[in-house]
Amino acid sequence: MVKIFPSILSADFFNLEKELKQIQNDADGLHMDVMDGNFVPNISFGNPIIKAVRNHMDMYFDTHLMINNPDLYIEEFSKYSNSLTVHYEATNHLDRTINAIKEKGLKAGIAINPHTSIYLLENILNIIDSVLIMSVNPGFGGQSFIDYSIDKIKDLKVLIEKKNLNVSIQVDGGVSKDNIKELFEAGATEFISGSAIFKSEDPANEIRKMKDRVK
Ligand SMILES: O=C(CO)[C@@H](O)[C@H](O)COP(=O)(O)O
Ligand SMILES: [Co+2]
Repeated sequence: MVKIFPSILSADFFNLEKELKQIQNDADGLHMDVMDGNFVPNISFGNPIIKAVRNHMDMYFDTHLMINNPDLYIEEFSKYSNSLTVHYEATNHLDRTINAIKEKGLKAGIAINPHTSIYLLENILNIIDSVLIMSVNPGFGGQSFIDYSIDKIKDLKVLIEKKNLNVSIQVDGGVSKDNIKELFEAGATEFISGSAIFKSEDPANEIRKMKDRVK
């Protein structure tokens, strides 16, 4: 089943309530981009925003931690999210990080930067719930999709099937109705999209159009 997770990074923060209420019936969850100005060259928002949204929106929350040393913050971020996605490149002890997320009862996802090989995840695929293929260099919304990400999705799907695992393939960055079909055919089933949804005239309809393309 295909899922669409709008990234709130591209929403109008002054009108966040209106922005999120208009997509809540069509989106399958919300994607929260947390950036620390260290792992990535940008600072976004932290747990107070996620908490505030959580108090008013009954949706699935996937928090994408673009922060160094995520282990230090798992306890805090686990309070208001359903899944935490940490970067392979941001921690030296990924197995420990994954276990810490799962001990909190959350789903655990690993994100990899465009240059990072999917094969580096080979030994931990059986203990995670999802792999997030970054199809832009993390740090900003509204960037162009990096084409070689499609081959990474295909290779990852082969690897997951070879191991007979139930790991979702997510893709994040430059995703829109124009490329979703190709990404789906490559093997992704969970799509994170920010600017294509929130910068459109009718965000809910944009999500429906994306889903129509992969029916
Ligand atoms: O994690 C990130 C960027 O670092 C993403 O989640 C973006 O927020 C997606 O935005 P678009 O590329 O769809 O505009
Ligand atoms: Co993201």
